[in-house]
Amino acid sequence: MSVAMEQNIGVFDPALAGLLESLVGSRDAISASKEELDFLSNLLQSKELHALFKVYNTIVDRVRDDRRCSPVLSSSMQTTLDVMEVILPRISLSDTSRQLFQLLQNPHIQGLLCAHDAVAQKDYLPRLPDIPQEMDEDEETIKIVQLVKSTEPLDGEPDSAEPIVGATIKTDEENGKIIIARVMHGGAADRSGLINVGDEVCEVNGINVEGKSPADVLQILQHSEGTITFKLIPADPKNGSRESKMKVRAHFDFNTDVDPYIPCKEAGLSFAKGEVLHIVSQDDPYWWQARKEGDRNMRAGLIPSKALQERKIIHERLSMTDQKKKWVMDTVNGGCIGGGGMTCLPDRSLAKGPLCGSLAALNDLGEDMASECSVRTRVKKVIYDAAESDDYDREDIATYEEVVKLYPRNEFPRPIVLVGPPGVGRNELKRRIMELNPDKYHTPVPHTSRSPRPGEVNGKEYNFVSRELMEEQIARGEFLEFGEYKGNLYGTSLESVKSIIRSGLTCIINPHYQALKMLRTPDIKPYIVYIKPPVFDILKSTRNAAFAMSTFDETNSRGFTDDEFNEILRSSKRIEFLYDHWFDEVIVNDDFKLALEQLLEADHKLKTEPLWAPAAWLQ
Ligand SMILES: Nc1ncnc2c1ncn2[C@@H]1O[C@H](COP(=O)(O)OP(=O)(O)OP(=O)(O)O)[C@@H](O)[C@H]1O
Repeated sequence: MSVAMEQNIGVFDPALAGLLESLVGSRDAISASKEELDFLSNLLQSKELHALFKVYNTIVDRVRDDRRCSPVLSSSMQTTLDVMEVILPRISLSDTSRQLFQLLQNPHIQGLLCAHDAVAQKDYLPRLPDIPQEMDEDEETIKIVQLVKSTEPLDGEPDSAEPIVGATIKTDEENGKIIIARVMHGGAADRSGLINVGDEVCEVNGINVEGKSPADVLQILQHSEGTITFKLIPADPKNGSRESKMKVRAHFDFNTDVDPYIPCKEAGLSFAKGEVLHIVSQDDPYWWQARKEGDRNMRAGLIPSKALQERKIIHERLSMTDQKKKWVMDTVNGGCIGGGGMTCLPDRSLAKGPLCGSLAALNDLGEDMASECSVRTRVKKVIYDAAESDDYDREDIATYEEVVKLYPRNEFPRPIVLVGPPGVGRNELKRRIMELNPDKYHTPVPHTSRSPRPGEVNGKEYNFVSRELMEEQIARGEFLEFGEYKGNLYGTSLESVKSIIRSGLTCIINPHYQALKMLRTPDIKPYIVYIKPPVFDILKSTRNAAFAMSTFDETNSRGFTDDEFNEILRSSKRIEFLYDHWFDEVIVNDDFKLALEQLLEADHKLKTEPLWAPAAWLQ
């Protein structure tokens, strides 16, 4: 041992010291240059290397002591989310719950918990490539899998083994062998972890299946009792798939009993429009596997993939009878036949374009009712020249939309957007909810290019701007809705909505439904409430009983006519056809008091519960 090292006993690592000693002892026997040996000798004596070794040895010692280092929990983030879900309904009742919720919601705390989980799950270890398997080309591995036969009745498709073992089989087109076509997530085969897509079936219960058809194999399965033993040649393990975490909201109904294309009815999963589905596998381009969100049944079912559903819709549209085609076109175009081109929307709708929100504001502010109505009529051309092409908004055929749970953020409340057919009562609902809670709900102040009248204050009645500026802003797409009246522009800007959101107040607006596309963005995250009219008789009786004033009438001085009630209903069908996949809530406005209560409840839910929203909003 060198003199320096002897003086530093306790600092130097004994193993390194031993190495140095043997280097000194065998210097002459090593075929290396003097410089190299000196370098190594200096390195082995350096304090830094010894200090590093000390750190390393300390870590190794601690890691060895399992009791001290093993984590109590490796899913603390998930537990936190679960806790948040449990306490969420109580945060308005208890201050302690609210404080805890806010603490757990803090991004730094959540970041810390995620880091903890990553360490606990040893997620930081390098991912090493698989060790290459050196296999004899001629030697095939066989696996023998035993499953308990399900007691479910068997009336599946001839090529299906699904009701028995949670898998389907098919004949390999290339070599004619029987292979596993699909393994249903959560079924017996999947739970065993031993049967994979592509495995070749050699024997079932000792019977060689070579040359047999899927129907023959199914017969063997049908006649077997208790356990079923498969002899399988494993597929290439690289083909294995991992469970996806994607959740989607369905924009169409699917009924496995009547679907003509599903390969195995028993394996299908029926669902209704609006339901949230957890997609567990997208391996098959046509048939995904999914579970219903919140469904405790672990077994997944087949649903049409996005691509397949799109094809089905296109096919249905192409093969639609003339009668049906006419219905859809009538619905899309508002029932006005023969108008064609730019004027295919019905007159009433034309009279109520995207300006209606600002017109409502005019109304609220006591502007002369007659001139408000004439604004509506006059602005129709401007509005639809610009916006009509947006009306048929289903260029992307609505199939599924990826969704995530959005937690309420009190500092940025989501705005409430009331949509519905003109005349249904959106303005009245907005007015009443703001009257009840003036400190909570706000609606944007509209912009105008006209000069202020005596007594009008900029930013109160209107935001007064120059025509040039407003035209520029309109051209840049900064206005949600706009129109022209008596040579002046009026409109509601997107920024006015955003500034209410930033202020922590709840923004409530009732724009024309064509504004939805502009509003449904990650910046705004609107909560869309559809105000639906009741059936004709109830619509008529409730409005007449309340002496409701027709919004179709220029002077707003008479009740609704039967034609106008029918127009409200026709218009509602059109909006539902085009946009119902975007509605977060539907309120039927029959009894006004009840409709208002439902709106208040919806807002309470919005403020206190995590709700499904487009995943794109969080990306
Ligand atoms: N549930 C109801 N029962 C009776 N009357 C109602 C009901 N809802 C609304 N009304 C009345 O119907 C009339 C039209 O309502 P409102 O002006 O709110 O319609 P709107 O949807 O805002 O239409 P527009 O966009 O044309 O202004 C008003 O007189 C309103 O008081």
